[in-house]
Amino acid sequence: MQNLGFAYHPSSMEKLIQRVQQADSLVCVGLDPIGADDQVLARLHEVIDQTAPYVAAFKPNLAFFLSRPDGVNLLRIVIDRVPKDIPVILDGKFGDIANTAEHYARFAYEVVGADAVTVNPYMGDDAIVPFAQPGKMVFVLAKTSNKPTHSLQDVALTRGGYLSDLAAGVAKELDNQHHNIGLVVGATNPEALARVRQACPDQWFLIPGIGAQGGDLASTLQAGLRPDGQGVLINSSRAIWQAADAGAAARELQQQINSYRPAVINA
Ligand SMILES: O=c1ccn([C@@H]2O[C@H](COP(=O)(O)O)[C@@H](O)[C@H]2O)c(=O)[nH]1
Repeated sequence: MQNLGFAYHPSSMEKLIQRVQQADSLVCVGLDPIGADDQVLARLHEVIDQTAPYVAAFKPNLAFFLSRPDGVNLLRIVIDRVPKDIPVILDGKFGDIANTAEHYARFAYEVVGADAVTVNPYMGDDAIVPFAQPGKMVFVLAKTSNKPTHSLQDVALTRGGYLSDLAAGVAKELDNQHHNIGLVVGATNPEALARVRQACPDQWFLIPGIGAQGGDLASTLQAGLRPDGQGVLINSSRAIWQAADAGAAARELQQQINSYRPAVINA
């Protein structure tokens, strides 16, 4: 390891890359717990334990925890259950002025123990930088999977492209400086995904929107995979949570994704 003269922090990016290779997986299991408060912890443990062998990462969505009594404690317990070699991405879609963002970052990394977060770039790069700490990773919302009637992300720029391309540009610029910035790009618009991939050829994309939201896995991988067959985390939340056998559902998704990887690499 290169001695850079300061404390070295293995980054969450390295943890992610190691995990992707070790598990041969690009699956991100979303933890969006629904159901009765007194049963939800048991189901969360079951989903984590059953799916862990097949996943590259877990993604608890903060809203599903905050909406429960003692939700922060529940989130802490759940993150603690995840094997230590599997990165946890806290999907909080944070994004406030820098000194407030520092508190969100402390919450995500110190209070509940996440490795990575999702951040909304609308307020600018100073809302993102507090999360880009050594050893951590940030996924910046670029082109999200929802299809709103009035989409700011789809506003066309006079210089060409869309506002979502600007968000991707911010994420790329920040990654040049911090080396731990990925992007959130939805699976529901493969054309936009391909465009963002072209603009950001090297970065990791967290991709929600397959399954319940209708995104197509094949075209998502075609558009988003890097030539090395990596660079994407395909998220599935409801489809795994609701499966009778969560482990089998995660394994099937892993196999489906992997079946496309060589084809895309050799294309
Ligand atoms: O663009 C985005 C960003 C985040 N999400 C989140 O991902 C999961 C998707 O859940 P599914 O049940 O697999 O549809 C959920 O937590 C969303 O808040 C997203 O869907 N799109």
